Amino acid sequence: MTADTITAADIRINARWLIPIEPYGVVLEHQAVIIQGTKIAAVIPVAQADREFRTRKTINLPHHVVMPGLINMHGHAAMSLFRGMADDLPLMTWLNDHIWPAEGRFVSEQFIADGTQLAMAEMLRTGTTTFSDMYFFPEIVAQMAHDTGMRAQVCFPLLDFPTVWGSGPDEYLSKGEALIDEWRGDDYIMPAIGPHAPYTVSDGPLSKAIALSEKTGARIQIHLHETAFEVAEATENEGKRPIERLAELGALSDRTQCVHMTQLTDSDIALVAGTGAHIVHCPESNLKLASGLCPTHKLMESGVNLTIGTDGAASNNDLDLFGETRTAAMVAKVVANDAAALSAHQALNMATLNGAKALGREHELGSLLAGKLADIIAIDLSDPFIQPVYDPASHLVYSNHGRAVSHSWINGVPQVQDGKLTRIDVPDLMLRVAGWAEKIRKQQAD
Ligand SMILES: CSC[C@H]1O[C@@H](n2cnc3c(O)ncnc32)[C@H](O)[C@@H]1O
Ligand SMILES: [Zn+2]
Repeated sequence: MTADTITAADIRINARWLIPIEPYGVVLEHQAVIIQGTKIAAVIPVAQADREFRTRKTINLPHHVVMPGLINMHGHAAMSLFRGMADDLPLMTWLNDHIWPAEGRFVSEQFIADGTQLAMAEMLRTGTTTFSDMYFFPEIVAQMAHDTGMRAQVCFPLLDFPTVWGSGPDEYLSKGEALIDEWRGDDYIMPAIGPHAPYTVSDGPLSKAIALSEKTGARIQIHLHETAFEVAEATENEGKRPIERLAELGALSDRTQCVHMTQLTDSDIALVAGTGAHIVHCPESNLKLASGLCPTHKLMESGVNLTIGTDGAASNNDLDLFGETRTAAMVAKVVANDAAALSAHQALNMATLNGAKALGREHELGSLLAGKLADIIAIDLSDPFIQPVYDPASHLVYSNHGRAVSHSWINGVPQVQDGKLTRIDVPDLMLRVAGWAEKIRKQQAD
């Protein structure tokens, strides 16, 4: 090998372990990830990297696992400002008596900016590089994520009734279409359509949402079959299950992401599988609101693409996607009555490549392959809580809880270095969060 065969690149990450996600189930040792610009140029053994690349910067991670950044497929970022405000309640009491009144009282453009930044800080610190959001003022969420350098699917809300963001479906849809136009083709921001749930969106607006998705290619994300009450009420009033209604309207396709799905018959599962719709499993929110649990083993057997999300911090109550993979793997075993259900590698796939598939970006995101975008995280396994190491994949899912994430890059840009955020001023953010907490506490007491 002569000097002129050496290639220049920007960053080299030397990893003790590497879980590329593709090929499935593989754990490699002593690998180098080479980043050039926004992309992964190579994933090769360290000795080969020594011979073939000269990089501007080398980061040695001798006790770390390196893997693709996590994709949190469902949440309401700014609800982080409501964390711990209304606990131990079932979904409809939580929403009707606590959350919706609080949203009416407090949600403003500044609330969204500060709450979204709080959520991004937590997600970045715990390994998420792409998140999906469904909340008010999506134009602010999109701008905040873009300015921070996080990837985000930003679903504009669609409901039958007025909210802080608009007077009703027509206004939501016209503002939403403008959002889709504004961000079309952006690398970071994926605008999408967020009909809230079958019980809050009637057929007319849903049909318009489907037409908008067909016209623009925007994804549709909807809370679906979250509780037994939702399904029973719809069946009694409409004579069909919500998923049947959505299928009849043409809402289910490979651009659709169904969130929760805790109440599923075998024919519901066959229906989803036949349309190519994706499922977002949010086990911690489902457990906390006592909604039920998604039958992940049956869905996987049917070939449905299963992704994972935290939901908002007001029902979880954190946005740690590693913690969510742990919960998903744990509860799957009980639901299936099978300790082999949802292995660590399957859980890691749900949190990475499967999310990329649901976003239609599996050719760019979700695994560490040369040519993909450089969304990469490192997890430090040297702490006592995660020692000794026999199988790093096991530790990431069963022992970790996100607190050991030490580094992350999005589009090749460092976002977390030695556990510290590079692009969010945390002390300043904490002052604004404290201001909101004081205001919310005071008005709640009045
Ligand atoms: C239309 S913006 C999103 C809307 O959804 C509410 N919300 C948060 N979590 C859930 C959930 O688990 N099921 C249903 N609705 C939920 C949130 O408070 C916003 O009002
Ligand atoms: Zn939700």
